[in-house]
Amino acid sequence: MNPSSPPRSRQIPVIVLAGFLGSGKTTLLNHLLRHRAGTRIGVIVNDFGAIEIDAMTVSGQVGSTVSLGGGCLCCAVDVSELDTYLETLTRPATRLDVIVIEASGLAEPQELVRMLLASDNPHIVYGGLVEVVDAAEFATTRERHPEIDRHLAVADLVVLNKTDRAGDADRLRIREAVAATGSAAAVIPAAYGRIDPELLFDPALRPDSEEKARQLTFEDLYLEERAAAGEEHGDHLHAAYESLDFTSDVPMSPRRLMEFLDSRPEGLYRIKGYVDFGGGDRDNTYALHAVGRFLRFAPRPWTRGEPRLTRLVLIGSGIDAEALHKELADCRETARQPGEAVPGDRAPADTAPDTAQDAPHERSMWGVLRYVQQPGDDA
Ligand SMILES: Nc1nc2c(ncn2[C@@H]2O[C@H](COP(=O)(O)OP(=O)(O)OP(=O)(O)O)[C@@H](O)[C@H]2O)c(=O)[nH]1
Repeated sequence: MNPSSPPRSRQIPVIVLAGFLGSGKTTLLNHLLRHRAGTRIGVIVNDFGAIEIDAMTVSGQVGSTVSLGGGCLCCAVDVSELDTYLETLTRPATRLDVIVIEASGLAEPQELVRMLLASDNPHIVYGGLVEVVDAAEFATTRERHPEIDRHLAVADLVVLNKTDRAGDADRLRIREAVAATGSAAAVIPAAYGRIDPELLFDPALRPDSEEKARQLTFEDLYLEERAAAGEEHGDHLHAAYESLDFTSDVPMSPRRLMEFLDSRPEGLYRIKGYVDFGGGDRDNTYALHAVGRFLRFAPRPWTRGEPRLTRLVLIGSGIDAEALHKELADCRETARQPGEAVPGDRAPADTAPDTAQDAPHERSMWGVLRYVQQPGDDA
């Protein structure tokens, strides 16, 4: 296995995309489909109407499932059929990396979230709730639909869309309203749903051979076309964000890492990667996925010979990358001393700490285990 590519989790994250009528959910979804950098996305919508299916090279349609170019799949379903469609989308042959469910404009997103958390489909894991808000119409929407406060309170990430039509005062008001709901969700401003897809899911990591054999997708053509026209290029999406990489061959202290995660700064929208908790759990590596305030760990057994590393990518805006890097370095187990690897190093594997340290580690894993989703867990 290529040591530079982290192993893929077996469970497919399912993200719920909610927002009131006309807030820009479909626009955002189309944006994700266009800028997905090889990621295979399954989409569940109420109807195909607004998805740019025509442009995505439909390669097949079976019932209400449409295959899109580049391996994406799209289903139009009634919520009552959700389980059936999730089952279809999670069959091994689909090889999807992420599933996005667009909640219809009127649906209560909490219901969907509850269904996902209660689902006994072992191939999925709830990936967070994204609430799209129309920044220009926020006050009016809230008057008509006071339940928006409830949605904001449970959201993990709020996309403040249509900022091209809203002034600074509007934006401030919405941020205050979000905070007043008691929500700790990260608020990301956007125009036409153009957020960095990496805020929601990881770019696909595929064997090189597969990547080379890959056919030219609609997305490639689209990007070429836009680049030729001198328009937006995918890279520009990253301009508004800063990111930092952290790698360590020294195991992380569960207690310290949880302290770091519990107090993560507001502008830190996304954290993803894999954590080695050393003696806390020698058998498993923990995939970490955080979107806004949402946090989840997914343990997976180490494979034979796999380097025992922690690798994290943090994405945010207005973050102090250097300070965060140092904070993460301070979360490493201190049992190890001289020759302590500098984060970023790729050092040899198997760096388990002293056995004497195991008991306290195991106890402190409780903080981590709170964020491991078990099938059938409820909201
Ligand atoms: N000015 C402006 N218009 C936007 C923006 N995002 C979306 N729109 C427009 O707003 C309208 C509604 O966008 P959709 O993406 O269809 O909204 P939706 O939330 O999917 O709507 P429903 O499916 O009806 O719930 C469309 O005409 C979009 O082109 C934006 O950031 N700025």
